[in-house]
Amino acid sequence: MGTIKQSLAWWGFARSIEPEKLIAEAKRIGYAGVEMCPQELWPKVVDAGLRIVTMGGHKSLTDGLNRRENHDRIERELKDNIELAVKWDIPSLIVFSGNRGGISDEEGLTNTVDGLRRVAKTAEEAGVTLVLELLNSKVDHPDYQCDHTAWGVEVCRRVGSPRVKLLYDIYHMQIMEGDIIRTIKNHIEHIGHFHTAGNPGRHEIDDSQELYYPAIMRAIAETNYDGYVGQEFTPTRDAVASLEQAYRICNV
Ligand SMILES: O=C(O)C(=O)CO
Repeated sequence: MGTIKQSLAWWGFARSIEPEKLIAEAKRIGYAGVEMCPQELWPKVVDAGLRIVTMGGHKSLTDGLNRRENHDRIERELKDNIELAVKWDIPSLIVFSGNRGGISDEEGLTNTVDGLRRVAKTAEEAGVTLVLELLNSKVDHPDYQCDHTAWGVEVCRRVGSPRVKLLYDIYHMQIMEGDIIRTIKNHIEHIGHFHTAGNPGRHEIDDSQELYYPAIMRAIAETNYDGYVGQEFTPTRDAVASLEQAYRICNV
């Protein structure tokens, strides 16, 4: 067993594997948990000895924390989901900036910080981390505001809570920035979760794509990061074989 705890994002694999088989295979391969899986399956996940590693913290990816008019709603949703997370031992809730929609990066930053400050204390008391997801706005999520590490890091700095961090998605940040290992090392204190995928294409993380995951995983391990790395890609081949291969590649 390597030093990095691995999970898998449900949506990428559940389209080609039955839920019970996916849970059983994840456990057999060595995954520690699953992410964003439908709530009705949580008992089966936990019974199999896997952890539910992340869930969505609020609605929605495009209409998120960067708009003040969303803050009452998001605060309610986050507080409800923090309770659920405590009950089910879920370490992280994913949160989103939302799309720019004409909001400047400075205004979006101030709004996102203020929105997160409303729930940071509740998250701290619960021991649940809110992870603000970095996504690419170039290919998959046009106009999404939290599309650069520096912007996300500034949100975390200004909120100033150990329970507000970034979800550094390696695939998305390769598209926007590259320079993955240096960025991770420089900002690891603000990173609470990782996602993977091959680029281009968002498929397997093997040598069919441009990122060299063993080196990235070693760099993460060297920081003494103790969170999870979640495989979040859509397989082009047999899904179980791809999950097994991805686990091996990241098992440094
Ligand atoms: O594109 C992603 O990574 C997302 O999490 C959106 O669902």
